[in-house]
Formats: sequence, C-alpha cells, structure tokens
Amino acid sequence: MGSGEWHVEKRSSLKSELSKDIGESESSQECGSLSIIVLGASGDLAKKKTFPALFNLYRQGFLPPSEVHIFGYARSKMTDDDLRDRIRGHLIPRNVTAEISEDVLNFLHLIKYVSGSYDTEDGFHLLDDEISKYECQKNSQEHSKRLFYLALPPSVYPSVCRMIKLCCMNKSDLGWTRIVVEKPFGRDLESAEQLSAQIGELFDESQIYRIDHYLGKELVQNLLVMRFANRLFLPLWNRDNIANVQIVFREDFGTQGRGGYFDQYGIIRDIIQNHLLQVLCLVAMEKPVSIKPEHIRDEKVKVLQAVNLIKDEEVVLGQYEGYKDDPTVPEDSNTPTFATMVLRIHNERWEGVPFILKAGKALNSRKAEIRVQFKDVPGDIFKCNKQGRNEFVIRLQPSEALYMKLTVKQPGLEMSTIQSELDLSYGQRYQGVVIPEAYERLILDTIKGDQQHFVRRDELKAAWEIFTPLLHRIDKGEFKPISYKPGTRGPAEADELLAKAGYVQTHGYIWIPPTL
Ligand SMILES: NC(=O)C1=CN([C@@H]2O[C@H](COP(=O)(O)OP(=O)(O)OC[C@H]3O[C@@H](n4cnc5c(N)ncnc54)[C@H](OP(=O)(O)O)[C@@H]3O)[C@@H](O)[C@H]2O)C=CC1
Ligand SMILES: O=C1O[C@H](COP(=O)(O)O)[C@@H](O)[C@H](O)[C@H]1O
Repeated sequence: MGSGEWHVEKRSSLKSELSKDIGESESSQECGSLSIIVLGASGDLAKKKTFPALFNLYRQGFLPPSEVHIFGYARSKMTDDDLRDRIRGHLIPRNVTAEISEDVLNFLHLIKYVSGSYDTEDGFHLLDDEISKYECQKNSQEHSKRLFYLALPPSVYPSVCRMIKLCCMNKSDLGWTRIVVEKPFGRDLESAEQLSAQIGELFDESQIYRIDHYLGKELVQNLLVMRFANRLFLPLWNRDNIANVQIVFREDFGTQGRGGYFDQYGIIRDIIQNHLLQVLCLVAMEKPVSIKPEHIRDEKVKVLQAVNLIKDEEVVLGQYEGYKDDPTVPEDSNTPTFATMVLRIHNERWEGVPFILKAGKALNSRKAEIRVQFKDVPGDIFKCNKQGRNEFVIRLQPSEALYMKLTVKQPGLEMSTIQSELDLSYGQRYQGVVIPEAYERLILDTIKGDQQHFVRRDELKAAWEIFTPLLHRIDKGEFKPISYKPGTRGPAEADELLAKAGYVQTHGYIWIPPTL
C-alpha cells in the first residue's frame, strides 16, 4: 500500500476490530460471523449505494469472506445471478486495477438472494433458514451478528421490523442484531414519533441506526475536529465574531425520474430537515464532554432544542419551471424544489446570528458548503471592509476544501489590499488519497457498533419540531413556492432574504479550486 493512500490496510480479521471498538469479549468474537441483509435489494438505493459500499469495504479487507455473508431480500422474483447481474455494473472501483474483475466476481459470489413479502412470515422464515444455514457452516450460530439494512420505503419499516423480530433475530446473547433505517423517517413530528414508537417497541435504541449519509461525508466528519481541536477557532466561534452562517446544498439537475417520490416530500423533508440540519448541529453545538457517541448526540439535541420556530417572513420557497411536466407529479403540485430559510438559535453563543439553510434542485451548479461569515473589522484603518468580510468556507462537495477568505496586502510597491484565501484543498494536499464514500463509512460504523454518526430518537424528534409547523402550512397550500427557471440561482427573493439576514456578498472575488 502506498504511503499516500487512505487508511485502508487489510484487516486480518473482523473480530479483533470489533472487540476493540465495541468492547465485546474476545471469546464471543472468536466464533462470530457476520450476515449483512439488504432488504429492498431490488431497489435503486441498494443498487447505487448499498451494494457498492459493501463492495468497497470488501475490497479493503473489512468484510473477509471467511467471516461475512451478504443476503438480498425483496419481493421481486429473481435468482442469485439475476441480483448479481443487476448490481455488477454499479460496483465501480475507485482505483481500477487488474485484479478488480476477480474482486467483483468474488464479492458477487458472497451474495445470496431470497424472495418474499414484507408483511408475512414465510419469506422471513426462509431468510432466517438461509442465514442459519450459513452460520451453521461457520459453526457460529451462538455468536451470530445480523445487520439488516432497510433499503425500503418507510411505509414498510414497521412490518419489516416486526418480521425481523419474529423470525430473524440472532439466536443467542453473544451476538447481535442491528437495523439500519433510511430517511425520510416520517413526514412530520407525529408520523416520525409514531414510527419511532413502533420500531422502539421491537428494538432497543442501541440496535437502531438511523442513517443520514451527510454524516458520513469526510468534511462533515471533520467539523468536530476542526472546531474543537484548534485553538484558533475556539474564541472566534460565537455571536461576538460571526455575522451569519450559510449551509447550502445545490444540485444542477431536477428530480430525474424520481418526481413521484420527491413530490410527496419536497426539498425541506428531502434535504433540509435531515442533511442540512445535521450539519447545523455540528457547526453550532457546544463542545461535548468527550467524543463518545452519546456525549456528541446529547449536545446535538440541546442545540436543536434551542432553535426558534421559523418565521414565515424568513422563508422563500421555489419550484422550478418544468417540474410538473413529470407525469408522476400532480399538475397542481405545491411542492417546493427550492427553499431558503433562516434558523435562529436562542442561546448564549448564537443569539442574533442567522443560520441560513438553502437547498435547491435544478440550479446552476452542484455543490454543498458551509459558509461562516465574520463581522466587519472594527476601526478599519485600511478602509478595506467594503472589499469583503472574512469567511471560513467548508466545501463538502465537490472538490472538498477548507478555505479562509482573508484581506491581504496586494503584492507590489503599493500599500493596497485585496481579497485572497488560505486554502486547504484536499485534492491538492492529499494527493492519491481516496476519500471513502459516506455509505461505506457508515456501514462500517454499524458493524463496529458505533452510533456517533447516526441520528438518535430524541434528535429526530427535535428536528421535526422545528419544521413541522412550516411543513403543515405548505402541505395545506398556505405557502406557495415561487417559480424559477432551471439552471439559475433560484428565486431572486432568496438572495434578497440573504441580504436582509445580513450576509454581505464579496464582489469581484471568486475562489477557484486549485488544479494539480
Ligand atoms: N435512491 C436514493 O438515491 C436514495 C434513497 N433513500 C431512501 O432509501 C430507501 C430506499 O430507496 P429506493 O431504493 O430509492 O426505493 P425503491 O423505490 O427503489 O424501493 C426499494 C425496493 O422496495 C420495494 N418497494 C418499492 N415500493 C414499495 C412499496 N410501496 N411497498 C413495498 N415495497 C416496495 C421494491 O422491491 P420489491 O418490489 O422487489 O420488493 C423496491 O425495489 C427509501 O427510504 C428512500 O427514501 C435515501 C437516500 C437516497
Ligand atoms: O438524500 C438525498 O441526497 C441526494 C444528494 O446526495 P449527495 O450525497 O449527492 O449530495 C439527493 O439528490 C436526493 O434527492 C436526496 O434524497
């Protein structure tokens, strides 16, 4: 392995890794085997994200074939080979090498498909038989570890969880059963709480992994390190110095044939209530007592509970022209494909600092970033405040980077100032390093039993509390989206809201990701 490569040394055994991280006894680890069951294996997410993530983990030695088996489960009638053919083309390696096709073959060979319904016992008994057969072969029934990944519409979560509990649990206290559930977890506070209660009756919170793939992104994971391991930021990170914070998600494509799904949810439920709010938590929370998952999640809940209700006058909604041309979208759809809103955190650190969350589809660019804008320098002797404010930007994607926008002396004889940046661009700084996919990381965390990057039940509740009143008004048609042209910045009113909230745009300066 080259020295510049990511931390992916082959694991000789999954057992030692697990015992170290989740504190299981060595003896229980020694006989264990791991079954990963992808429910909804015939679907889009499974094909595009779940199986490719498992493949990457397999290639890096985290899923040794002697200890791991993978099962696909769905209603579609398919053979093992049909499923393998379906996913083969999506197992795109990041570093193409000669042995890759052999890796693909070996990985696909680990996968077994079982067909059955989501609400009757027959299929799940069949699934349990297959898993048990494999565990017997490995002589590890007493220590079986079963990871169920629900790549399914949330409507079937309760029945699927019931069936797992009834038919497919690990057979002794020495192993474990864990459930990974995808967003959207509910449509509003009431439905989310109902879903939580239904699943909570069947599984302990420690068995439930609510995935939000933004928490698996490299630069999102860097937020806590950056904030709490650098003296530089500690004294600055508050209302005395920060004027406003923007958390932005932009896509340069529309709903791409997922209009039917999207229309039931809209941009707030699809992106803002989960991905952007999770990022806000990490930007705004207080320092946790330690990096233990519960300490971190305690702080996330506290900051969410301090968010005020969103004011109508601090929201702009948009819908791109042509959205309703999708035959699966109702002609009178009121669903926003764009939203900008201001969240206000009522606590000592952030009182008065607007957190502007912005997300949109079919815009003029694709990017996700956090932009922390600092206040003007008091007593500006260079008279350079008008050129622009200091900004600290965390570019989540594409071209991952941390950069600080600063005022510096223009090189040359004159004493004049210009805007420039201190730039940590990952592509340049970490050449040859492959940044892991979010799903890859999060599945590995699930195997290790680390819930740090997963959403806890009380966190989810607090998140829905913030958005539910606004969402209900939109659902009732009381709040209308403004039409915008695809390929633009979205409604002009959103930029006006930004300015009203105090964001000062720097003109004549643009950050260009450095090329190698
Ligand atoms: N696709 C994506 O990019 C993303 C998806 N997600 C979430 O992941 C989960 C799965 O998404 P995705 O794979 O796109 O979903 P799909 O619509 O592709 O559904 C997955 C599988 O579930 C079964 N299924 C579909 N509709 C129903 C239904 N009404 N009742 C019972 N079973 C059904 C189908 O399998 P069969 O008929 O064979 O049983 C299907 O292959 C969802 O919660 C989604 O919101 C989250 C982020 C991104
Ligand atoms: O969860 C979702 O995320 C994707 C965007 O994910 P990214 O990792 O590519 O930024 C979005 O397209 C989709 O609508 C949403 O459901």
